[in-house]
Amino acid sequence: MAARHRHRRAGHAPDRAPRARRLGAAGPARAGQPRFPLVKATLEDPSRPLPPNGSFRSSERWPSPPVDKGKSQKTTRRVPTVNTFPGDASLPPESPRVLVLYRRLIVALGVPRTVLALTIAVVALSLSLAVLIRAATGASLDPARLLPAALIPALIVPPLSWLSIGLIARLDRSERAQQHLATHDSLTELCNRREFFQRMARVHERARRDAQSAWLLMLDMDRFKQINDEFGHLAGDRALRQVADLCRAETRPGDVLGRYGGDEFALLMVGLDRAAAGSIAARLRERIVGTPLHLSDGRSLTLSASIGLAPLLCPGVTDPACLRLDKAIGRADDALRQAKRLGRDRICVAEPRGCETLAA
Ligand SMILES: Nc1nc2c(ncn2[C@@H]2O[C@H](COP(=O)(O)OP(=O)(O)OP(=O)(O)O)[C@@H](O)[C@H]2O)c(=O)[nH]1
Repeated sequence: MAARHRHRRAGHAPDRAPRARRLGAAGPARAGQPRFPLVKATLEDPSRPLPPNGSFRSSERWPSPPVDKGKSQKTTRRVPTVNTFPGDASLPPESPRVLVLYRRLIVALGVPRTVLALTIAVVALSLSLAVLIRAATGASLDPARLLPAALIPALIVPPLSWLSIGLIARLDRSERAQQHLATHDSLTELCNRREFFQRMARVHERARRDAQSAWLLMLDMDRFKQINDEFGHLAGDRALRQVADLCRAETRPGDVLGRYGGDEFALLMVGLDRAAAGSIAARLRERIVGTPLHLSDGRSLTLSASIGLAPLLCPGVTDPACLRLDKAIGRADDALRQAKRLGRDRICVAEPRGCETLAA
């Protein structure tokens, strides 16, 4: 089948990483890690956090080569452009040293953070009060002694409490950021595969308990390798982000959406019948085809995707194949392969007796 990508403007070099200024032939090759070029990336918005290793995220903000120093803004940092595949390890953001020490203290003491913070505040308050009382009883009416003693709690307690509460807040933020990195795909910001499975199991259990129906949608972009090969991996990354955003727009509260694999996405939809699941899939397919991908050099491409749909829980259906999560994934995947075999850019639905084409 002919490629679906249409050039609106021809004669441009592919939109790929080497267009940005390279700092060296290759980045430091650590054991077990692929060698990738170190690229100097100029971030348009320096206030945005630098993406963790394992992401091309900043790439869309690279200025067109040659790097225009006049136009580029402030922050220029070296970003190792490493693998973009979901499930690969991302480094957590670096914690400030004081936070690391605080964390070690908490772990060593083995007490909850709030208890530690309160203890610090109470100890500081008690010490200060003790000083105050001693001063007051020693020379009860001597303002020359009383005043400096009263200043001590005022100077010590608030900063210590502020420090300890501030550290707790920073620790919480840092933990949330690490949690996000561990559960989300850094390119598309969707749930990564592991998180998708965990959420899906929870939602499946709840839907089963509440006798709700559920449908599983698997989507795979068509001829995606060709986009990478012809237009570069940065264009491929953009395409993935665009399709992820379109999938996100079709997700209702309670649904679970994740990046299942390289160019594959999965959506678990709860509380809807076959007709509703089919119309969501049809709308998604149409929007993917109808939303051109604009490249930074002015060209645009038409994307398409194949979709497999499978029932997971249907009221009245007792077939175990329609109740078990792993079976439903297998059936949705079979329907997806069927859609590919039939020519791509279409939806196939897994029925108990095989697959049926819903829309193309
Ligand atoms: N740019 C980019 N490419 C990726 C990423 N993850 C996987 N890929 C590429 O995605 C391509 C997946 O291709 P396939 O799904 O096997 O095949 P396809 O070209 O889409 O063809 P069909 O699925 O048969 O239509 C491979 O070339 C991977 O290298 C990513 O995060 N970014």
